[in-house]
Amino acid sequence: MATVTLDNLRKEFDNGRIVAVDGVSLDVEDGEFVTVVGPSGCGKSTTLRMLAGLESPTSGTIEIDGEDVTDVHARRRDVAMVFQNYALYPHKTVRQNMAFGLRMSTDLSKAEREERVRETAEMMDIEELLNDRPNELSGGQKQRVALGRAIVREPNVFLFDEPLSNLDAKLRTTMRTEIQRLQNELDITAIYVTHDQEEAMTMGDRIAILNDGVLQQTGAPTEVYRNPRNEFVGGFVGSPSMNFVDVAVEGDGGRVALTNDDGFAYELTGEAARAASGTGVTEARLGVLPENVTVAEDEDGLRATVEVVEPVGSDNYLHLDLGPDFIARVDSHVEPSNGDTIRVTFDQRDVTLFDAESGESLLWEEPTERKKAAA
Ligand SMILES: Nc1ncnc2c1ncn2[C@@H]1O[C@H](COP(=O)(O)OP(=O)(O)OP(=O)(O)O)[C@@H](O)[C@H]1O
Repeated sequence: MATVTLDNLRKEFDNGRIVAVDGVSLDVEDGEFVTVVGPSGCGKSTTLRMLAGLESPTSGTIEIDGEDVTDVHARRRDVAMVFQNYALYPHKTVRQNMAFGLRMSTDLSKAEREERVRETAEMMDIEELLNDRPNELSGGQKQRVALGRAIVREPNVFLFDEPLSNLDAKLRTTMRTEIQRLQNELDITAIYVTHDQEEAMTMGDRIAILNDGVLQQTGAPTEVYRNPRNEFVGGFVGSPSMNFVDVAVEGDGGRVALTNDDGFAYELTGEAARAASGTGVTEARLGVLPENVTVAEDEDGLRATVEVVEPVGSDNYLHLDLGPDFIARVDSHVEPSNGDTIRVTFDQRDVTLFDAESGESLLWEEPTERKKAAA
């Protein structure tokens, strides 16, 4: 196990014309599983490659277990990386693929290496494949071997670069659980890069969201989902993600009206009104999570037309005309017809307001546990 600290990491390419990673700072605790997620090109792989020692930072530092490894050779970093394309040696057998890394990075005797390979193969359930070559294996088997090859070295830190993207949906789900089980069992610090927010949310103890090379927010998956720091995060995490409605903000400390020209009207009172009016903002984007929008029994609430009812098992997604892709996630027994006019409500405690210009949350507060931990 080891801690990992990235401090103000920056990576430029093409003489500074491309800034792939822009001032990323991240602390990963001993044994923690952190997922790094963001859209294509946001700098995930470059960050991970710098951590592995495959790319050197333009500026900033990387520490593993308190030791500055920014300029330490990849082989001396005690990290193991698992890649999307498996990166197995095609002419070596599974046994040789697994033993090779051991030979390069440890001083073990041949007998010790063989013993370790055997133990790891057993743990990964790939003993039967030890004499096969990569082209004789299925995608799932190749990924198990790639994992086994990383584990056999008993690294302090595991780095995963989209390791499951080439597998079909079912196998991906199985392998997610398998990776989590192994990480738990071996108690290894893990940093896992993916563009798939669902994978990031389900696998990570903590999730770090990158956009344009800049770290947007880190936190426990539910914390980030419920309390996004900015509009990008709100729109990126969750399936379906947060709903947004453009609104004008008007009022004083007592009552604040959020309205728009499409007939949307919502009123904040008390603490929420004070907080919203205190920002002085007149144009904002209201954010509310799909599961916090409920169908009202009476004539109170917002009038909305049901565009489509989308059944998803135990829930129905009601696509409403309140904003672009506005979804209410309701129990499957709530089943209006397409085209029906209904009333919906949501609690003002579940409302987030984002600055229309910057996209930053106007009401965001540091979660209490973290505040306590930092104190
Ligand atoms: N060797 C390189 N030379 C020039 N530009 C690069 C190089 N490597 C990465 N980039 C650029 O840096 C940016 C970040 O790339 P990176 O591969 O880290 O993103 P990513 O989030 O991993 O994307 P993806 O999910 O598509 O792999 C991109 O604009 C990419 O084109």
